[in-house]
Amino acid sequence: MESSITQHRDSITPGRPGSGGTASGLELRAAVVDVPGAAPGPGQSAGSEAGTVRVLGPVDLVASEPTVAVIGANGSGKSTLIRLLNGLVLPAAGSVRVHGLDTAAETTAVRARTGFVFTDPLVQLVMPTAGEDIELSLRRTHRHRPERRAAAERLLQDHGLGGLGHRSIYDLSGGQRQRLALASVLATDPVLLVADEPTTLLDLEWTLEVQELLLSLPGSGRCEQVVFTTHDLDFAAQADRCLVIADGHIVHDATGPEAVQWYRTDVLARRGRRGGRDTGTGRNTGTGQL
Ligand SMILES: Nc1ncnc2c1ncn2[C@@H]1O[C@H](COP(=O)(O)OP(=O)(O)OP(=O)(O)O)[C@@H](O)[C@H]1O
Repeated sequence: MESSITQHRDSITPGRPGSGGTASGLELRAAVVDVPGAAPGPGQSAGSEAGTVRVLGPVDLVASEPTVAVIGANGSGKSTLIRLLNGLVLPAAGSVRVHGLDTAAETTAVRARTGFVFTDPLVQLVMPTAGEDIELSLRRTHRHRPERRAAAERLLQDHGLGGLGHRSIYDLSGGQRQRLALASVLATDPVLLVADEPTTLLDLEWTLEVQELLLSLPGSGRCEQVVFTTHDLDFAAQADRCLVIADGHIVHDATGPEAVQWYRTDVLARRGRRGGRDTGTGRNTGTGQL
């Protein structure tokens, strides 16, 4: 019998299955997300049922690009949108299909193909030590323990965690934990990788390393598609496609460089209308986070 820990890992990370979901890419049709709430906040509307608030949608989107970035203000709906992609959040109306599978009707199969990296690594690291956590992800592909141990050690090395296999996940630094979380999800060999702000805790060198890895995964055949949210506009600009979210809607949809330019211009224009103190000084108009 599988432990509850194993079941938890299965609910958020995949083992690549042999069947189902032949179509590629994402397909959202009039998808909306409603959450419990008495009164809509600024920019929100009432949900379809009494006592609910609409935090996303309707969203219509078909995306088969290898890398898709999602950007926008705090609370705009980025995490909610990507949580639709592995059935962590189900649409209150409309539909979400991931690589041919309906997230509501075929949730287990969707999760079996979709690796989800959370912003907070402790949400998904379920084993006591770094090595055990990776080994848990490898158990389907590496049946024998010695072989699984060796593969886990190689993965730890690849992610700059060599020699830390025996360390408690609570004794790792924030950045080390974030790298471990990504390594553990990649170890499950996902078809679709979804990452929610995957570099927020990383230093510059590891930020660049992880960004390069994520952007290159589809090209190297390690997964078919990578979808990520980020506040790092340099990162978003490198994606094949970039969605700008505001108040629960996709307000701009273009290539990475075009969408990032649009977003910068939009934010600066709104700050200008509000009399933002940096507008026009040349500060906060260039690269990086905004
Ligand atoms: N389960 C929930 N219950 C109540 N409100 C929710 C729930 N989930 C999301 N929200 C609200 O929906 C809105 C969008 O949240 P979401 O986490 O998607 O934003 P985000 O764009 O990822 O923000 P950030 O950049 O700050 O991470 C927020 O106002 C949030 O408070």
